[in-house]
Amino acid sequence: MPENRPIIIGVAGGSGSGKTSVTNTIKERFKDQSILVMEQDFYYKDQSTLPMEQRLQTNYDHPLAFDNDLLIEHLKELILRNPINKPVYDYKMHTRSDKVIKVEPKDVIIVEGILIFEDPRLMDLMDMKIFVDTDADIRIMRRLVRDIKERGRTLDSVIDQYTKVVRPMHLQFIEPTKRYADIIIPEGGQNLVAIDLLATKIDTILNHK
Ligand SMILES: Nc1ncnc2c1ncn2[C@@H]1O[C@H](COP(=O)(O)OP(=O)(O)O)[C@@H](O)[C@H]1O
Ligand SMILES: Nc1ccn([C@@H]2O[C@H](COP(=O)(O)O)[C@@H](O)[C@H]2O)c(=O)n1
Repeated sequence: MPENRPIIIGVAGGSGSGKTSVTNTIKERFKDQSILVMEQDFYYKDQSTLPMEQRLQTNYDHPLAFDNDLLIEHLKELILRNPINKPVYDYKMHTRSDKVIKVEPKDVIIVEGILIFEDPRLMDLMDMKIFVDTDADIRIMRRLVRDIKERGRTLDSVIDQYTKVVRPMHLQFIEPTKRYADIIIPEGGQNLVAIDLLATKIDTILNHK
């Protein structure tokens, strides 16, 4: 590994827990300069060859929905300070878009996603593991609003998916990974004390490189 290896921070937690909000708040504090965010969602398996009816049947909360091999390959390139072509995910089409974004390595890489602590190969790459822990009632309310506004869903479809898939998969696969976290942040984005502590830690790491 190179001496100036980037620091990798994992931010896990259930859907709607506030992972993206925590990550974005931290990123803004550092004015984007030294932090690169790698969203596990962008590494859902490519489904462009499947018809839409089939894409709608996919279980997006199961570990097998993700192409972690590609995510790991990209993280290893970033660790070597090489640029990567990051996929772009389209939640409305339920697949990767045909675009990729070329991203340059940065000193701090935040890997964010529901199931990043489920794969030991991913965890092995992380220097710090954070779990955003938010009650289920709050998570579903946030997800309802977000999915209808931003992900092209209906009220009925969000409730149906949550009841049949998101909730059982959360209990089976996501909640148990909380035990791997170094830090558990209750309530996510509004927890300014936790965000301040994390930002201070990152600042210390960056200034001692
Ligand atoms: N503390 C909060 N208070 C109110 N809304 C929030 C809070 N944290 C997140 N949200 C909103 O809830 C939704 C889900 O949050 P997000 O950060 O995307 O969660 P995740 O990435 O864990 O799915 C978003 O629309 C976000 O703006
Ligand atoms: N085509 C897709 C892909 C993913 N989802 C849901 O997204 C959730 C993970 O994203 P968060 O930002 O909420 O952490 C996950 O629970 C999937 O159910 C989807 O609905 N459709």
